[in-house]
Order: sequence, then structure tokens, then C-alpha cells
Amino acid sequence: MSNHAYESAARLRPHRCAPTPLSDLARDFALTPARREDGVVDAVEGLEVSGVSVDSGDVVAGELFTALPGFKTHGAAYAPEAVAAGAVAVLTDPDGAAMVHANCPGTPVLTHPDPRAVVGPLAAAVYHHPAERLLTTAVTGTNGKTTTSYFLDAMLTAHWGACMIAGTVQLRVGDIAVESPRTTVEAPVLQRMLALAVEEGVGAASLEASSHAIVLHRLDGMVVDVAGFTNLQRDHLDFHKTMPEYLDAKARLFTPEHARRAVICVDDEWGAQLAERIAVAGQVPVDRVRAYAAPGGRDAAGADWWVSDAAVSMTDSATTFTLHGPDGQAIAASCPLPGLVNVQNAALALVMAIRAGVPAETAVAALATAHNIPGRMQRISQRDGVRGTCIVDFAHTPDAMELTLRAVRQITPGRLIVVFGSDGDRDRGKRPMLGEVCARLADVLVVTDENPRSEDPQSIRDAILAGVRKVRPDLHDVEEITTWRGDAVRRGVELCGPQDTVIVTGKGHEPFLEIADEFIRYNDAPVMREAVLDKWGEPA
Ligand SMILES: CC(=O)N[C@H]1[C@@H](OP(=O)(O)OP(=O)(O)OC[C@H]2O[C@@H](n3ccc(=O)[nH]c3=O)[C@H](O)[C@@H]2O)O[C@H](CO)[C@@H](O)[C@@H]1O[C@H](C)C(=O)N[C@@H](C)C(=O)N[C@H](CCC(=O)O)C(=O)O
Ligand SMILES: Nc1ncnc2c1ncn2[C@@H]1O[C@H](COP(=O)(O)OP(=O)(O)OP(=O)(O)O)[C@@H](O)[C@H]1O
Repeated sequence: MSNHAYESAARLRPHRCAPTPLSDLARDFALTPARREDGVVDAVEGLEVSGVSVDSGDVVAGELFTALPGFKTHGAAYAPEAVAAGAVAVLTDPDGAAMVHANCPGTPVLTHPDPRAVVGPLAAAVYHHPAERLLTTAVTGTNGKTTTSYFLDAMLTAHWGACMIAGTVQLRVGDIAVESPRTTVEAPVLQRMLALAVEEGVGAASLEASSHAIVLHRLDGMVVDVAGFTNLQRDHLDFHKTMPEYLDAKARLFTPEHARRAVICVDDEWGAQLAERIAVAGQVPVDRVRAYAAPGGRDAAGADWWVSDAAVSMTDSATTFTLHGPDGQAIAASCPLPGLVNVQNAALALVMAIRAGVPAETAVAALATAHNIPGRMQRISQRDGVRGTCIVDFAHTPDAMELTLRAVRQITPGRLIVVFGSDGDRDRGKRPMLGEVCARLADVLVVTDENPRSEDPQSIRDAILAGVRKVRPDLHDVEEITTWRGDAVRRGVELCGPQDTVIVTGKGHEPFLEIADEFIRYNDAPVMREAVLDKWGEPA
């Protein structure tokens, strides 16, 4: 998937970018013109660049190709492709320089001991520091980044007229929206998007910041106006090794190099620690938000903003709550997505928006309309006496599934139907666990395929069903759809009565099914929409 998405992200470039002399970049970023084997030093005088790329497949004429030493290979190996696409020069580390000299004899090379660390600030300079001309927010945390960043998108758009999005689901500037290759794109891609946003008169940007991105310098070179933290849960320990190390990565976002203000959810112990750390450092003003106390979490004491009276409305599936502020504010809000986790996301987004200068009433009104987040509790049909509630969601871990099903149960007077599967070539242990959670919390289970990849789909379904049988050997309402995921979604809708909810989980916004080594275009939302239309027709 990433390759398709990465190619399309190439469209998000400014139309004009005044070129920058390479010698200025060499001076400002301590880049050293490389010395060739014959002793001659590469000359950069008179050369100019009008863009930066770290991927050879992404280079357009006039750009500087930055060849990074990678985890798998060295970017210098791809310099010939970059030069063929029109790269003016190559920036790399001393190891890469020899490789580029050997393979691209006429191309000047600059070196830096750590090109990954310098490419963000360098790209910001080449694109003329676009972040300084926009209002920017960034959300980090294990869960809730996408949802919170879409709530912010709605709030910032309501106040500034338009907002750019860069996150897991989408890269969007003005009318151009493309699939996102990852949660946080490489620094040059981000800087280009910001430059395009400035050109297009887009006033604000809502970004997601993954911990990988923070560690790998993808956000270097810009200071976001308001950075927010949702929560920290066990994840990515292959990359960060321990939870404290994982928190350290997130904490870097809340330093003056990266953010002007911090808004931290202190519902879990990690958020509380982080807020404390930022307050002690005293460099970035911090607001603490308590939406609810997660197990091991703190109570309202120690929070600047806190939530009370959270209640689910059965009529429109929204959750209402009151957000109290440090100046005695009592802001009545309605979050269009069910569940306490979304109250956390909504409360965080409201405080971030208010700190970004959005009037509270504008932010509250925008939040109430923000129910159409692709694949995040996305409502395709709303219960109205005739039709049932139909939802597409992204939950794909046992914890997320549990939270999601509990939230959906609260808005379901009838039966809860879940359509789900589990990934192939990934964590096998979670398959029976997903089966167990669904068997405990739902009434009807439709088991299907997610991304079988190289595995036999039957064996994945069998593992899920073993989990189901372990906790509910008596459960009869279990169906296995072996043909095609779309058939399972249609079956779920077919089973859904007027008091029921059907939720399809696991793929959310994702636009492909990965079967064997093929990427097949597929998305749950349009399939469910078509099934809803076939069953009930257009809503009155
Ligand atoms: C672990 C990690 O983050 N790796 C990143 C790292 O890759 P790498 O060091 O392995 O790169 P490599 O394959 O060795 O290639 C070396 C260099 O050659 C370049 N290259 C490579 C091939 C080619 O044809 N042309 C070319 O120019 C690459 O762009 C790279 O700069 O540097 C590359 C760009 O320089 C990133 O694209 C790559 O992200 C990979 C694709 C990735 O999957 N990252 C994931 C783990 C990630 O970042 N995930 C987080 C979200 C996590 C979450 O919350 O779920 C995210 O922000 O999406
Ligand atoms: N605040 C939250 N706390 C815990 N779980 C959450 C929270 N918000 C959402 N979730 C769960 O996590 C899933 C993914 O939500 P979301 O996409 O907003 O998070 P994310 O951090 O962007 O994750 P990803 O990068 O994988 O998209 C949701 O389907 C929901 O089940």
C-alpha cells in the first residue's frame, strides 16, 4: 500500500518555490562538500535547489536528494535514480558519499555526519519556513491521534476557513486529498505540504505525530503552536524497547524545539508523568486535561481542565459532557462518537483548539458535526425506527475491540452484531483473544478475512473461532464467511434489525485488502453503504 500512497503524496508540492543557493544551505547547516578519490572537492557554488526529497522515487527536477543511511539499506544506492529524475545534488553521510561519487560521477555531493537529523530543518529552510505562516497543531499518543486530529480539523476549519490534514488516514491540502503512506510523513513531504497550504491560503494544519516520527526527526524544523497527548498504552515495544523509553520519545514533542504549548491528558499514569516533566522543565506552558480516570489513573485533582456528566444519548449516538476550565469555564459539549475514549479525544481537541485561539463556542459547534471520520466509529446508518445503526471502525487489537464494543453496546437497545477477522503474517496470539472479546461482548458474530497475506485464511478464522468457543461454547449466532469480506459486511447489514447495531472492525479507512502478495482495492465503508441502501433505501 505504501508505495501507491507515496506516489500520490508527490502531488502535494508547492507550485512555486523560490530556489535557495546550495552554498547557503552548506553554510547554514554545516554541510561539507565531499572530496573525490582524486582529491578534488565537489563545487556547489552557483547551484540552487527548489525542493528536497529523501526517496529517490519522489524526486522532481531541481531538488536536493538526501540519501539517508537506513535500517535496511543506504539511500546512496538510489542516487542514480534520483539524479535521473533531475536531482541537482546529493546530501548524504561520509559512507554514502563514496557510493554516490562512484555511481553518479558528475553530481556534486554534500556530507553531514547525521543527515537524518538535518533534513527537517533544511527542508523547512528550502520551503521558506511555511509552518511559521500557519496555525499548527500536532497530536501524539498510542491511541486516539487520528480521531483527535479530525476533531481539531473541524474546529480549526470553523475558525480559519480551511485546515490541512497530515495523519494516518489522509494527506489533504485544499482540494487535493491522497491516501497517507504512514502516520507522520518524512520531513520534506510535510514541509512541502505546509508550503502548498500557505500558497492555497489554508490557515491551519492538524498533524498526527507518531513516536517513530519524533525519534526519526520527521517533525524537526518546525515548532507547532499546540501539541497534545492522548494516552500511552503498550505498543511499539519492538522500536522503543521499554515503556519509559516510549514515553521519552513522546516527551520530545513537548520541548521548545517542537512546540509552543502542551495539552496533556492525565487520565493515565504516563500522561500525569509527562505533564509533571514538562511543568518541571518550565519551558513550555502545559494544560492538564482529565477526561476520565483510566485504571491506575489520577482523579480531577491535578488537572486544569476536567470532564463531568458524560452521558450517552440513545437518540443520536452522541456523548454529552461538560468541560470545566481553569477560569471557571463550564463548557457543555456533545461528541458525535460514542464511548469514553472519544470523550478523551474530544476534550483534548477542545482544549487544544481553545489554546490555539478558537472561541469555545465555535469549537463546540464544530465538534458536534465531526462524526464522519473515515473508519473511526464512522456511522453509515443511524437508528431511526426503521433502519438499524451501521458502523465502520478500526479497532484491531483485543483492547481496542473491548473499548469499542463496550461503547457501541451503550447505544444499542437490541442486538450487537460484529463483523471481524484478524491479520495474517502478524501477531498470531491476538486471534483467539479477538474471538474471546467479541464472544463476551456481542450477540452475533460474523467472522471473515482481514488481510490474510501469505497465510491460509481458514487457519486464521479457525484460531478466532477457537477463542469464541473457549468462552461461549453455547453461542449459536456465529457465522463464518469464507468467500469475500464484502459478503460478510453485507451479511451483517442483512442481520441488522431496527433496534440493532452492526459494526465492522479492523480495517477502518484502509483502501486495500492484502491477499497473498496482492493489494486489492477494497474499503468497508462503501460496501456497507451500498448494503444499507439496498436494504432500507435512502433515509427519509
Ligand atoms: C522504522 C522506520 O520508521 N523506518 C523508516 C526508515 O526506513 P529505513 O531506514 O528502513 O529505510 P531503508 O529502506 O533502509 O532505505 C534507506 C533510505 O533509502 C531510501 N530509498 C529506499 C528505496 C528506494 O527505492 N529509494 C530510496 O530513496 C529511503 O527513503 C531511505 O531514506 O526511513 C524511511 C525514510 O527515510 C522511512 O520510510 C521508514 O519508514 C518505514 C516505511 C515504516 O514502516 N515506518 C513505520 C514503522 C512508521 O514510521 N510508523 C509510524 C506509525 C507507528 C504507529 O503509531 O502505528 C508512522 O509514523 O507511520
Ligand atoms: N483515546 C483513546 N483511548 C483508547 N483507545 C482509543 C482512543 N481513541 C480511539 N481509540 C481506539 O483506537 C482505535 C484507533 O483510533 P485512532 O485512529 O483515533 O487512533 P490512532 O492513535 O490514530 O491510531 P492509528 O495511528 O493506528 O490510526 C479506535 O478504533 C478505538 O478503538
